[in-house]
Amino acid sequence: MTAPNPSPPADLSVEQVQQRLRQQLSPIGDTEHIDLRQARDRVLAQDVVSPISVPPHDNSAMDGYAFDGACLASGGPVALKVVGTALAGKAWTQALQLGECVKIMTGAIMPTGLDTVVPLELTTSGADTVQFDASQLKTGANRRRKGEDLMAGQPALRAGQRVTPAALGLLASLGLQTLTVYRPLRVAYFSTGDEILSLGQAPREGAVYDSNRYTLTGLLARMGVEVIDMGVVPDQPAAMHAAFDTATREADAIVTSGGVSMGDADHTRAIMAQMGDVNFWRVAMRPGRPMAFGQLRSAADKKAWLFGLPGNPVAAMVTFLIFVRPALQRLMGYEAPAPVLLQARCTEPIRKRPGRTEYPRGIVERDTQGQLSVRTTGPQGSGLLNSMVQANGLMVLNHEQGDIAVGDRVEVMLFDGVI
Ligand SMILES: Nc1nc2c(c(=O)[nH]1)N[C@H]1C(S)=C(S)[C@@H](COP(=O)(O)OP(=O)(O)OC[C@H]3O[C@@H](n4cnc5c(N)ncnc54)[C@H](O)[C@@H]3O)O[C@H]1N2
Ligand code: MOO
Repeated sequence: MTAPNPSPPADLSVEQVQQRLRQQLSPIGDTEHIDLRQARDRVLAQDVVSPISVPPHDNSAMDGYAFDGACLASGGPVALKVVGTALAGKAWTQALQLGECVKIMTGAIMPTGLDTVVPLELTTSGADTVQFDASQLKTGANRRRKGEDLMAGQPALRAGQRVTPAALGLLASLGLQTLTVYRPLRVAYFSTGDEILSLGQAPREGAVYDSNRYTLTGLLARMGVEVIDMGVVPDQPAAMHAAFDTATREADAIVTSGGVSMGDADHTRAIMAQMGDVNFWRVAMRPGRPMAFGQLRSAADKKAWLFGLPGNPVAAMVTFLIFVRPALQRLMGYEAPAPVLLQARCTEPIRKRPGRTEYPRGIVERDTQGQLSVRTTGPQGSGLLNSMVQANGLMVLNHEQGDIAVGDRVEVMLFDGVI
């Protein structure tokens, strides 16, 4: 008697998986009020409305002389009497007569009634006069307006934005010392597999060192999440159960590698399924076909999202980038902009089967004509980490795409500091 081996469920497309993740996940919601100095890379949990106008006054954009732009009407030579100096932080407050001007420094408040600044280098000076040619200027030149950057009461930043260095500067310019952000996301990671060696262990036949621990915790740390690194957990039901229970109690999300395909030693699948509501997906993509996603429940009824990534090192990284990173960003409350894909000319033929999305690792360069070109990093097996190390981006060969010929345009997603 023979019986057919179990057939796996149909493959989902990359877009279907992305859509399911978006539907199921929402921000963790817990917030905290923190000092601006601790806020870099955190995610704003509230809109920020500008309490003041920036700049707070009309001020000079140049070192020079401030005067009433009406003097430019002649269009020819202008001579003005210099009656005083306005410094940044020390305004000139006295009234001026027709034909008078004030020497002014960059950032100094524009004296009342004056609207134009002639830069020092366009002038010649007498004892207490200054001359310049009116044709070189227009009324209002070199004056920065009050509220030009932000008016009091205007929205400055939105909830869901990340506090970048530019945003930190903007918040500081508004005089804000504290802000409300989402608390850091806690993500537990462990590798599974009896053949996985930790660093420091002696090599043995059939065993490989745990590289996924380093690639995945590295990617997680770069996202600004709090990583709970749980190392390697062997393929033994009791150990797996204990590890998942600890991770579920301590973390908002769990990322694992290995044990999600159909192998005999894949206890991970059974334990994942036992401990919660977990789906095993086969995704129409290469690398990275098998993946688990769902929610686990600890003995104490605490819940955590689970992302079970394939063990093959490149598959683990690519599935992280395509699915897990955006999913965690969503949990963090971060409304991340969609990645900007570049178009580049492929300099080599690539075999591509329609019906799945493929992500060859690419080297993107500007050629001698200034055009972007891309080539693969060589052999593309999903165990070849070297293909990731050499690359500066992933080609994105979409679901329907067939073979690529030399010169065809392909889309590329640059790593851009993510990896
Ligand atoms: N009958 C089928 N077999 C396989 C399928 C399938 O659809 N049907 N899918 C293949 C694909 S694609 C992948 S990817 C792998 C994923 O399998 P698992 O997630 O169960 O991973 P393992 O079997 O545990 O390991 C696969 C491979 O990766 C190495 N590995 C695992 N963990 C690490 C680590 N932490 N650091 C470095 N290397 C690691 C492991 O030694 C194996 O070589 O399944 C295919 N099979
Ligand atoms: O996910 Mo697997 O590594 O594509 O071969």
